[in-house]
Amino acid sequence: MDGPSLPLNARHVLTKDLIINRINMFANGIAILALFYYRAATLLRITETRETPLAYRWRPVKLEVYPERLTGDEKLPPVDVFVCTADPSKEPSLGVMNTVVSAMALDYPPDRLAVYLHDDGDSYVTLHAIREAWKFARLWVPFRRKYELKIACPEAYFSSKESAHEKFIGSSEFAAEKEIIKKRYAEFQEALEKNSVNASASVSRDHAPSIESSCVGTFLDPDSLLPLCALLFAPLLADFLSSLSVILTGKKAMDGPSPPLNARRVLTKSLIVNRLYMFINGIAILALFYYRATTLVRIIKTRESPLVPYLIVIFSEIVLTFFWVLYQAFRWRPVKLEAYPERLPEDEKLKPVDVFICTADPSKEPSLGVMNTVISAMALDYPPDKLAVYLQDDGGSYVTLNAIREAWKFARFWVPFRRKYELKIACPAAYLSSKESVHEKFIGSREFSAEKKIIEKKYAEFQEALEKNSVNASASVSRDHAPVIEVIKDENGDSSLKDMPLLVYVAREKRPGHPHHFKGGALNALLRVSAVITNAPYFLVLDCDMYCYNPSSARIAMCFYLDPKISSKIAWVQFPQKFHNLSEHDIYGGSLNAIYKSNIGLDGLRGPNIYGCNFVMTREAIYATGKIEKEVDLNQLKKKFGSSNEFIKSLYKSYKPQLPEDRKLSGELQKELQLLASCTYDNGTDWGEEVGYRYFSVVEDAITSLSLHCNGWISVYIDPASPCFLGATTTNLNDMLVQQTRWVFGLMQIALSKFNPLIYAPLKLSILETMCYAAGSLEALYVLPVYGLAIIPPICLLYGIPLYPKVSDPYFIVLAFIFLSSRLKHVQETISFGDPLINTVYELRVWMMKSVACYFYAVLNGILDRLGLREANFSLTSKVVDDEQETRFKQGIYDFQVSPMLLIPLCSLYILNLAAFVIGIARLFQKNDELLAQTVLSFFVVIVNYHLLEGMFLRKDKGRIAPSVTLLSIAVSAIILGCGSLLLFY
Ligand SMILES: O=c1ccn([C@@H]2O[C@H](COP(=O)(O)OP(=O)(O)O[C@H]3O[C@H](CO)[C@@H](O)[C@H](O)[C@H]3O)[C@@H](O)[C@H]2O)c(=O)[nH]1
Ligand SMILES: [Mn+2]
Repeated sequence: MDGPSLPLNARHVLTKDLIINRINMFANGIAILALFYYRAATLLRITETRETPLAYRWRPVKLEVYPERLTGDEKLPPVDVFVCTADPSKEPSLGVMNTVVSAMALDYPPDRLAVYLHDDGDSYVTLHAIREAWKFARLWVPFRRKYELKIACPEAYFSSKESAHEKFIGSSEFAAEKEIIKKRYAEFQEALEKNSVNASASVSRDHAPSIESSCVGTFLDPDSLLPLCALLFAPLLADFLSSLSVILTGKKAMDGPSPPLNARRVLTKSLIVNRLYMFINGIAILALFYYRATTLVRIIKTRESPLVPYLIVIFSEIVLTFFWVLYQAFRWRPVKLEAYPERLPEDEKLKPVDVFICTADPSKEPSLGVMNTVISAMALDYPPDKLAVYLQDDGGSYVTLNAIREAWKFARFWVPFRRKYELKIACPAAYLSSKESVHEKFIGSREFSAEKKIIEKKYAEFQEALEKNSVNASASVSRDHAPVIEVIKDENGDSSLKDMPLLVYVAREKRPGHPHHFKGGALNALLRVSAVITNAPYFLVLDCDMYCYNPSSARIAMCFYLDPKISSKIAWVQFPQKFHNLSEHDIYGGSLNAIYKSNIGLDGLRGPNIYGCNFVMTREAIYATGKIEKEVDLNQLKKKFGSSNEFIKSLYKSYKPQLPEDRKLSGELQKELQLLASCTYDNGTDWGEEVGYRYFSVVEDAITSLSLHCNGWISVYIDPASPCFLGATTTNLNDMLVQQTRWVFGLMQIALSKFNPLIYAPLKLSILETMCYAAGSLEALYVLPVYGLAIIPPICLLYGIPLYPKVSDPYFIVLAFIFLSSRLKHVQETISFGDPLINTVYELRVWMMKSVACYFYAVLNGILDRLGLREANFSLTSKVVDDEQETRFKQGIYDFQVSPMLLIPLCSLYILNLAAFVIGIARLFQKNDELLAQTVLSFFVVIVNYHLLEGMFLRKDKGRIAPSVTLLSIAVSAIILGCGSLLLFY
């Protein structure tokens, strides 16, 4: 045999050299260190003892001053302080303003001290900051003086240890005041931070001089104890004085840089995460389809497993991928908008706003809630002569009419009270059940508490009156009546109406057999009626269960409509629907957060859809004409807008509505209003098609926004920190499923018509916008893959037929990756939205329940509707609270008192997967790794929908799933299994 052959080379370590080298290194290294130690020590000594040049040492002198010996402030000459700044992005406002405020706080007679800030950046950021600084200085300067603080600069003072004059140490008054100032300082700091977004863009190198004295009012006030504080460009006194004289006469000095009313921020971090995710997940999905294609070819050739189940799974995956691709459009360009209502011009420059509120049935929509919505809208922070509130009562009910009269009486107290004390909550019910919420300056005011007592009493009386009035509410609803239009006002009519917004009750005509087009019809009637009464260019739409909370909504909307860059393009400014009755467990997805997460992407495109209510729209957009300036053929206009002359006149730019000061509707006007609110007015006109709310679908909001966006309008989504509107969301499963079925059915109506976004939109909208609309309107088609994957894989699992790659196959990793990365993306989005993590589970559940129950019926009804076999209806969402259901909701326990029609599909699919999972586990032990993916899939269904298991088998309370439903579901799942098994033969 071949023995071990001798090596062809060898390698010796030269040990002697090695030892010598290393010793040398070590010793020499230490010597070098010692040398550097010597150098450092010497250097230190030299610098310490360095000789200074002789000249400096010639005549050493030290000065001292004795300011306490100065006599009489009157004898002090004035001092001007000049502060220079150049660029708020390099010189942060907080520091600059501390300099300004500290100079104002100098211990010097305020009438002899003036502080000038010269801003070489001419930036509105600095301008705005100095205004904030002025506000803060009004507190700081007297405070520093009163307590003889030894630090003039607020920042330095707050970060130092106590520094009040000894005599105040331990004073409780001092401590209290200090607390307030500290809080104000924090607010000031926050305001500057917010204000400094985009600081670098605000710097201008090309601008006219601008001078503003921040204290004009106080400057004139002889009692003023504050120094003058001015921001100026031209440091010449003459210039300053001349501009000041302009300010004193009440005009603006010169056109300075006006700060923007809104800002738009691209969320770069999310954008990067989203696109990376799209890219990587996209590749993984392609890989999966490659696997599917090759496997399919093999199965067709070898017939090693049944073909039909395999085809169904592939089809489901294709549909899921189709939706996945569509949804990426929402993620493409996340943008967030902000508004700065505090920068709006004076009230005289604001345009009027009409508020439209719809209600339909006082037995399902209790008067107290509806009237709170009405009153809250009247209490908006908007000039009352530019605000009008219209309530449209589709029930034509005297209960509602009486209630609104009572509401007026209460609003007479509430509206001025809210305004006087600058309450931050517009809705009386919300305010009275909240903790104090009054502007700080009134905290502790006796007058305020006394007035509040009166309001509380008046509210209790109001509530009682409504209760009495609501007996027989359901009988009061009429579906056959003439139109009623009434301006609500004081009975004796002799007091001034100036400080109250206009309030109008409208009940459009209703006749059996006439299509009324639900809420869309109601809003169109309101558009027409209001056009000849107030004709505000903007209107705010509210549902009757959605009250105004933060009173600044109309102002916030104006931040966009008064922005000359975009105002002419915007059709609506949309606020989110937020809810006052959410529980910490959002088990029914009632917060709608799942929708709002995607809205962040819509602002990067053409803007959000209409969400039914809480938006401020322009008449110009919904009428689909601009304001008409020239003479237009009258017949043409009548064809489009109907026969009312007065309404046609309202379309002209020059039109001034003629409501007299006493708000009395003349006989003539009343006649015109009756015509406009009649149920035949729409006939043969463009109302409901090109004009006004579109009637085509029960989700009037979706079809109208599609149409307006396709007409070239854009929209804006704004979500201020303090919610503008709060409503009641569905708090039980039945209401949620019924509501969702209506929504998705409405979307299905759109998808099955010429308005299908994939056909209707491509030439009018960009690809991404089309994709968003398509994702919305086709949503019900999720039913296909959900049923496909909830039925086929578990059945195959029961029979031991693999449908997915086995664990050792590299494609298993691809599959696992797609599954995990999409779940992780969901988690990431939930976290960055600020929702609790558990919501990812709740949202998944809601999505699965919706897909199985609502989408199924929505598709079915959509097809029947298309074939003309079923009439669309609008099942009103109930706003009456059932206490027991409410308690369960608050505790996060599902309420399964749901129509069996909706429950049975859910339970049957659940049972099927449960059985498959149990068998799957057994098979995993005895067989191989081919079935792991299917077992995990069924496990996923079982674990995500654990609440169904509980409802069917573990719970005993009234909200559980009825045993009969469980039994029926078992039977149905057996049938599904039986039928499904037949597929295995093909
Ligand atoms: O024939 C009708 C039906 C409804 N409404 C009013 O429409 C509003 C919305 O009805 P609601 O029962 O509360 O339905 P929701 O499902 O809660 O409403 C959501 O979905 C609707 C579209 O289906 C949108 O219009 C809503 O703004 C949106 O909140 C309420 O003020 C109703 O009074 C009418 O005026 N006339
Ligand atoms: Mn509602």
